[in-house]
Amino acid sequence: MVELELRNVSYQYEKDTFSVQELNWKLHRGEIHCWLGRSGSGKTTLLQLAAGLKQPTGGKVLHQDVPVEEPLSDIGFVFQDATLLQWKKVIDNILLPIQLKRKITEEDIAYAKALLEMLQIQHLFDRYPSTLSGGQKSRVAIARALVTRPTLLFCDEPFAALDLLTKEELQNELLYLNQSKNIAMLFVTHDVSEAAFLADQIGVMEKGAFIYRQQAPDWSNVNSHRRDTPLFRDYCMGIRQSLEETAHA
Ligand SMILES: Nc1ncnc2c1ncn2[C@@H]1O[C@H](COP(=O)(O)OP(=O)(O)OP(=O)(O)O)[C@@H](O)[C@H]1O
Repeated sequence: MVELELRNVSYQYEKDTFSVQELNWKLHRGEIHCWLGRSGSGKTTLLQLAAGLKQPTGGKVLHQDVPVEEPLSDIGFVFQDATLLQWKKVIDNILLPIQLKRKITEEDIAYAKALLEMLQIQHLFDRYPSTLSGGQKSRVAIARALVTRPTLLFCDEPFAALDLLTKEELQNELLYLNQSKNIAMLFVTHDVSEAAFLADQIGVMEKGAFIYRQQAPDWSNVNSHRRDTPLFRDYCMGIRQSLEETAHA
């Protein structure tokens, strides 16, 4: 099933030379797709178009075959800045997207706690954000994005500010969540190895267009230690070369 489709999508900022021209992309249920590109190549603009936060000037975006005409509400978002409410405890931050829509049930609380457990921060449920590390805040932001059980998650450089090991742990956890809950993810990053590790498909952008698309290799035999394999290093090298060939936007 196609979760999200960009069909001949075009976009132009007013009085700006930057534009997206008749771009096509298909994300299937449960897949992770990563978009890379130099700063200013158009990744965030495209993510905003995909989420219905901007309306294309040409073509259309379809979510589960339905044209997107306003911001999608049944999806999750994770940004680089966790944007947690400082005066609310972790558990209340996680439950916020539900609280904004309706009364919270016992089942919601149990699910939020299950997510905390999957992200290995169950012991932090009654702490305040100011007492958390950057990695812990990112975990809370992921749990908050997933608490409404979306089938689609948008991530805009969510781990950019984290140290390498924390980043890799979170990538492992995101992959586990993707596989166990069959959630499709559109993930924007500057990090080649992050994209190579997570993505089923990669797109490299330059000036609002995809100049390189690559399907991931078959990781089924090397899944648990994929980062240590020559296949992974070669794959990263190919992506990096395609990025090096792009011009500064
Ligand atoms: N509100 C706006 N008005 C006019 N131009 C904009 C606006 N927002 C972004 N742009 C321009 O659109 C282009 C693409 O920006 P965008 O933020 O999508 O790139 P990006 O690849 O996400 O960059 P980064 O990696 O730095 O976040 C840039 O040239 C930028 O200057």
